[in-house]
Amino acid sequence: MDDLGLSDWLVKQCKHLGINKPTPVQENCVPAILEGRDCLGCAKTGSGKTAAFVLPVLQKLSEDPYGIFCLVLTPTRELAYQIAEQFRVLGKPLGLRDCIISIAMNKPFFWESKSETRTVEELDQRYILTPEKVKDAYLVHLIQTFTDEHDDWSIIIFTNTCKNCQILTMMLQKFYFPTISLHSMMKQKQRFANLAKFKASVYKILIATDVAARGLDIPTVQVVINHNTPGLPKIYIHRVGRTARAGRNGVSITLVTQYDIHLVHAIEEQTNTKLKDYPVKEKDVLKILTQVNVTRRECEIRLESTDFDEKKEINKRKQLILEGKDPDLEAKRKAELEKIRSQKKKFKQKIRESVQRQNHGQLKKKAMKKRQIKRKKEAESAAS
Ligand SMILES: Nc1ncnc2c1ncn2[C@@H]1O[C@H](COP(=O)(O)OP(=O)(O)OP(=O)(O)O)[C@@H](O)[C@H]1O
Repeated sequence: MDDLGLSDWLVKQCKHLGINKPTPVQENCVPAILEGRDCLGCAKTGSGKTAAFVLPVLQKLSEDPYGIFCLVLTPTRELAYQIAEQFRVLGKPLGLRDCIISIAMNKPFFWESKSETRTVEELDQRYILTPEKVKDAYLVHLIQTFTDEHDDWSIIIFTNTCKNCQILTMMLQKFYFPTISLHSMMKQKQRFANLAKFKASVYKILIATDVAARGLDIPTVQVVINHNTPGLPKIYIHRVGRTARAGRNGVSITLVTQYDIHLVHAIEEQTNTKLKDYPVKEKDVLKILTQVNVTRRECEIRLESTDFDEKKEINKRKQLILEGKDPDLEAKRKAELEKIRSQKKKFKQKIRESVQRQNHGQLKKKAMKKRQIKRKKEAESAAS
């Protein structure tokens, strides 16, 4: 790190965090950015692109610590928080202040980055060809095999819809796998909480939509499973890049049906890698097939009984965005209104009850007085 032109405090901070030797993207970008040149960095996933721009930004900021210095745009909120965290830890000696601004998730957001390939030494890419209807049994079998063979493990499973994400999570939980989900129909607070639990290895399996495909850096992830074959090679590259981070090893397995072969070919062409066939014991898959299918159906029925309606939710969000509103803020506002409404209702009920109690007390007093007068009259007439 000493040869990049960074200040001593920053080199020290890097070493303190285990960053001793620059990765190629850092080696090439940091000096160029420090020279004040425009820079477009392009490197494989998990190769330290974040530090490649964070370090020179911190260096420049420390030289002239004035005003709003840097704006970083990210495709997801989780990524915004992750990058802010990197700024915070690397810029700790600087007393850096940061602010995260988020907009509606479904707002059209174009983020272009040139895809490039990962080397096969780092990432072992395989696929399983499955008959269309039994993907789920292959998935359960795969996880079972993997967890039997490894003690320390962590898996991300990518699937195409929020509903699928929810159902698969419920299903794997029924098979006693420590599973948690991450998708855009979840409240942001829940998303952060789930991600934190997965990062802390409280849950070993994260089932996610492509909301988690880009940039998330969880070094412990050893396996990425694509429950559906990604429609675009670029999405495939981002998804599988969640494993084998910073020079570690990792495996990515994709479930492929006969209708997805062309997608596999496109992926192979783009990544310049031939995906290897993953050997599966078909007999073992058949053994669990009925149980998996029944469990999936049970989960679907359970989910149908809730108000989990992805299309309705997406349309609602789209409508709000068209009206120029932030769906998350709207949901928050609605929840607050609902809270105020229910507090008002409770307050009114309390008043009603206290009035009733007062009335009851007055009636009791009146009745008592009547009885006293009656008794007095009776006593007087008895005396006369
Ligand atoms: N020089 C380095 N030596 C060792 N580890 C590093 C180095 N630079 C960064 N790292 C670590 O490598 C991991 C991956 O870095 P980062 O998230 O920046 O990758 P990326 O290239 O942005 O990946 P993606 O394309 O998936 O977003 C992080 O945990 C980071 O702390």
